[in-house]
Amino acid sequence: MSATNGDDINCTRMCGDNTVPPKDDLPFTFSQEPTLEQLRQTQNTFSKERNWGKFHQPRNLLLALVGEVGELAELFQWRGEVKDGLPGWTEPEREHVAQEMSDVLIYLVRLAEKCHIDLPTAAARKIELNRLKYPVDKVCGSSKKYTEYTAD
Ligand SMILES: Nc1ccn([C@H]2C[C@H](O)[C@@H](COP(=O)(O)OP(=O)(O)OP(=O)(O)O)O2)c(=O)n1
Repeated sequence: MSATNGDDINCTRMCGDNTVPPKDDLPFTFSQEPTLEQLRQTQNTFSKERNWGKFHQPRNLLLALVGEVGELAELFQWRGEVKDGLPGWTEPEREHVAQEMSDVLIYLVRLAEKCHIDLPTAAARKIELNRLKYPVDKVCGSSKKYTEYTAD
């Protein structure tokens, strides 16, 4: 877990983990819009206009998604550990990261649409499941996999 956002402060309060975020670090937030549903619609229109629906089958989309994850990984390759906020990265480098992350998200949203998975609802539900699987009082400050706690 990184030490620079509000979630860490919560964790510190709830379980006494002494990983304290730097005081001058402002929490980072996303814009409220576009929502995932808006992105789904926009990408759907983009695809219809080009008659690309025939290419956007689940397996093709999954391969495209993995390719874009590779392109994103390439930007971090050989740089060693990278700090929150990408300090020292140039604007063109940051823009490149933003574009590759966007490609990953766009293909994931399109894949979810094609699989009829309501992605925002599924993701929120998964975080709830993760909460149950990783109770704060048991795991705070530890990165162990849940299977390592079952014997406790
Ligand atoms: N059949 C396709 C091709 C592209 N795209 C859209 C989704 C991605 O956001 C982006 C991917 O475009 P490119 O394949 O040109 O890949 P990059 O934008 O990553 O370009 P490059 O590979 O030169 O970095 O375009 C799409 O929806 N369907």
